[in-house]
Amino acid sequence: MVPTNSLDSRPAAAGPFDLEAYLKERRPLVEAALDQALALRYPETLYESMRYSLLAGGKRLRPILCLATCELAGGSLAVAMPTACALEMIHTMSLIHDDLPSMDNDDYRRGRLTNHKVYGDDVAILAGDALLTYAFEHVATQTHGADPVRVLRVVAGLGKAVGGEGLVGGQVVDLASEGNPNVTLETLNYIHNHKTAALLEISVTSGAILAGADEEAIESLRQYAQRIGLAFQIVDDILDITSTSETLGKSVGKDITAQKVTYPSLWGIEESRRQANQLIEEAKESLAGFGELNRPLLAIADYIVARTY
Ligand code: DMA
Ligand SMILES: C=C(C)CCOP(=O)(O)OP(=O)(O)O
Repeated sequence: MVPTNSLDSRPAAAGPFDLEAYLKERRPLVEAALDQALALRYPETLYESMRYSLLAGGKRLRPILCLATCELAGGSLAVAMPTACALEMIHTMSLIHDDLPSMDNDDYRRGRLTNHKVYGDDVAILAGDALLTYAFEHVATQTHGADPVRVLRVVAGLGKAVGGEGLVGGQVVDLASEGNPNVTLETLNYIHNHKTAALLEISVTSGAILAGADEEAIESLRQYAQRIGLAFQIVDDILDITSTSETLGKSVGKDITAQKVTYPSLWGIEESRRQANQLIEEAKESLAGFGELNRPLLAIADYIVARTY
């Protein structure tokens, strides 16, 4: 399997891949594009609130994955950047809404007060709405140099990943399962595949779609994304038990307080870690057909289980 516009004629890279240097280069690119994409304007309170959460830091994993797969398939960073920004806008919306008193009721996120603590519930809800809708506008109006059919496919994929068949569906089942000790592994998998893995899946596939990757390559990336997506949430649940609020920048111990069934509550921490590691190995196997170009994605997969925040 060879990605369209293959760059396989490049010399093979030597030595281990330096993910730290790669993230250090990519994060500021994303930060600058986000800052530029969302200028402060009237009504200032709304835009301040949107920018407060959007520019609050975070790992920027979703945009970085999108940029990586665009490059993997022979596309430029510029083609994928509007979609990369849109992914972060959508993710930020989900965090703002997830933290609301009627949802998880959290006071801290990304090391600072949550959006509603600063701007009030009303503005926080509206800032989430505006980030979500602007994300689609941004992709549709700012993506240049890609076949419009591909852009349309990305827009449709984003909609599916966020709506009732994706993130929102997962959040609803998650909230409904709070306090229910009989939640099954099947339901838990549904929750995590929808609330977390669906957005990671379109983060990974969208860059490749924009670059014109063939269907076989897109399918391999989809499998990679589903596996890292589930592993990501297992690790999130472990960190909620083992880490500190200073390190995570958000409150910890929430799952136990909310009496949520999680992978660690079902399997214990060690077994959950083992399952996450196994998913990561399987995710990496999905990339076998890409040759040396898969190095950033392999390193990001390892980072997902090794991360401390
Ligand atoms: C957050 O899930 C998921 C979305 C879609 C915002 P969570 O409540 O387990 O995560 P966190 O620990 O970051 O609140
Ligand atoms: C989907 C989940 C578990 C919410 C947190 O996502 P991240 O851990 O990617 O949050 P940031 O780094 O973007 O703040």
